[in-house]
Amino acid sequence: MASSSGSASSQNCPPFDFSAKYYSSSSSGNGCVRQGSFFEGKPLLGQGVGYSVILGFGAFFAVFTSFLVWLEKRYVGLRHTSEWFNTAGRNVKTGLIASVIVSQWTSAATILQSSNVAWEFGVSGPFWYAITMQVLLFGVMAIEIKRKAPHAHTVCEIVKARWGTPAHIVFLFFCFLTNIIFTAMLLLGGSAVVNALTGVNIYAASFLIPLGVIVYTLAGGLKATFLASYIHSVIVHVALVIFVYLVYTASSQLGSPSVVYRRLLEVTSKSRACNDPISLTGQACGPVKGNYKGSYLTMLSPGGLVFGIINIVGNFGTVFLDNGYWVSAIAARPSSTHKGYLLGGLVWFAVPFSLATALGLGALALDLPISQAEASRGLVPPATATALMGKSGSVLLLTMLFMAVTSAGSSELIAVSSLCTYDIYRAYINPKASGKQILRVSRAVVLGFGCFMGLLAVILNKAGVSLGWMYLAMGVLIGSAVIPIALMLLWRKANAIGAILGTVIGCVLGITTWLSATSIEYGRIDLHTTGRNAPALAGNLVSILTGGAVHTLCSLVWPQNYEWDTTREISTVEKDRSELPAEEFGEEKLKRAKAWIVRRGVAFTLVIVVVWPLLSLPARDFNLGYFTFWVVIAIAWGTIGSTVIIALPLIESWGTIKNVCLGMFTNDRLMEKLEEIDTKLQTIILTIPEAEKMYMLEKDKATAKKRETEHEA
Ligand SMILES: NC(N)=O
Repeated sequence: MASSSGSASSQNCPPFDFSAKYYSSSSSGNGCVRQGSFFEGKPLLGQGVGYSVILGFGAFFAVFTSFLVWLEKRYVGLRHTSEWFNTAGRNVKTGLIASVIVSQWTSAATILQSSNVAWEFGVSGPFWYAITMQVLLFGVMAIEIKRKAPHAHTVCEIVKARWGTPAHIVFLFFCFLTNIIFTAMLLLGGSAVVNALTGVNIYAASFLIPLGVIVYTLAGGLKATFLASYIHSVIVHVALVIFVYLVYTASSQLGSPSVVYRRLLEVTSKSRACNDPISLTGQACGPVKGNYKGSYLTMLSPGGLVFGIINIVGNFGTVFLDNGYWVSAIAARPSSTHKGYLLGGLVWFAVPFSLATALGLGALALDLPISQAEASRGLVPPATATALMGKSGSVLLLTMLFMAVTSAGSSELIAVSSLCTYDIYRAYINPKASGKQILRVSRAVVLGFGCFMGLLAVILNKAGVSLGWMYLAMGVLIGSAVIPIALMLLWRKANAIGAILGTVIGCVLGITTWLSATSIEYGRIDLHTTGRNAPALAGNLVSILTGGAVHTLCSLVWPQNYEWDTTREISTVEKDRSELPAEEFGEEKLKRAKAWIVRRGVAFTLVIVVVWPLLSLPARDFNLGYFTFWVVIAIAWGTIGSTVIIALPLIESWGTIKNVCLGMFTNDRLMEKLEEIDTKLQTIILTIPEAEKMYMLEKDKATAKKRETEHEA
């Protein structure tokens, strides 16, 4: 944070012409007073706009997505079984999987906290926020599920099949905790922004935001959330491109990298007076403490790096322990899984990096009087959007945020619903549950968890927990389970007792370290002191490293030497009438896919985590040319990523879209007849197993023949 220097009375008032409106002369006439906060509790938009966004968009998406699912069911002929509700037929293609990964990982924090760290540390903040190695590396897990547990529905089912009930209970707890933390962050960020921009009561916002999501998730299950995610993704990326171009090319207040660069030098000038009341404690003012030469324009930022490490640990947790990512991997077509995760990871990088390089640095370049409390609640991007575009900026940011919150939220609902259904209901209450019963429980949980999270968000808001605090704490709480859950699919020696001990001991030691470090450094333990970077860093590292070390040690001493036989035996509920050719599951093909994602995942991780930061260190504090180059990368990544993620799912699904359009213009009675014939055929196939085998055989033959003809042509 900025240091204090100079005296208020010795300075011109206002200190800069471009931010004059945020300063006034003090009543005594001998000093300059900075506005205490950006929003000052005065929302720019009316409550009507807030409620329209929350309820209107919620209702619209509930109806629209349900309609899309109905169209697909009617004109493409998909059956709504429990398997379909929870796995989307295990046949989702690369573009849609990538879009789902992007929207699943684009949370309130991605949009808000990334700009907060840009505001706090400068250019290094968005970079450290965006390093996307977790999703790239999760691509390896995604392929391993196809190889080692092809019929699983959740990650915990695999834990139970491999390590038994005690480990199952421990990991179920940590997976639920992850979903709760992630959903809480969505609602804390969402409700804070809705409240600041529109004045809607923060508790009402916390409770109402999940409503629309509950409705469309209930109606369509996983496929509905995938379709909604795509639409939400499109809106988020269009808004992202608008904001990035606005800050660096179009805005009359900023409008070019050179203006932003000059302003960032001016606001950190050593001669700037930063004492109260010309700048309040915690507001950005003067040289940045810890950064090289106090500059925002450097990667030599210890604060940025500390945040980066916390971010890496925490997000390994929110990806590897979030059943949502496992569910998406399960839903993916085997030949699409690895490509979807790689593409999703690369496109997602643009969301925090490009957006925060624009809105976070924009807030500094405009010298906005954002207070520490506002930043911690995630209000940096709304402040910049409002300062640059007025009401339309507020509406655009609000819409973007709402899309991110609802699409990530619906995937959390499905993640929790499938855990409760398969890992509690089917595992311990009704092992012989029918498809209908599974579907009923899935839907009840979606409703129950949605309401529970609304209530929890109200409680957290009341307790004063902020998005920023939760973001730093998440890795301490869940980090210890990351390495054990990865080893479950990667290492045959990994044993159950090590997984349990590592996860539990790591968590306890992580929390102890975090609280002790807080107490030693600040002399008291409260929400303010535990939300500082240094103690959080210690807690995060102890948690993840202890979990990994204990598990590895125990497994070396008592190796399990497992061959994934019991995980391969996990069964589906209804008979899986897969549309996929058998070759999709071929071991050789999957091994090649694994080698593909390992090579690329590791290479991209090294480039992003090691090569890029090392190459940027010699630049020390960036000159104008280097900063312009940095901004061009942010703009290009944002533009190309957005284009790909919008266009690819449409291109890939063009056949289905055509079928739906044709169906809509086909005689209704004919459709009803076809549906009746389809139902009869399904009944025959389910009753006579040989009929299905023959059908699959003929289908494979036909596919092979078609390929041969295409090849010859
Ligand atoms: N999902 C995240 N880390 O923004």
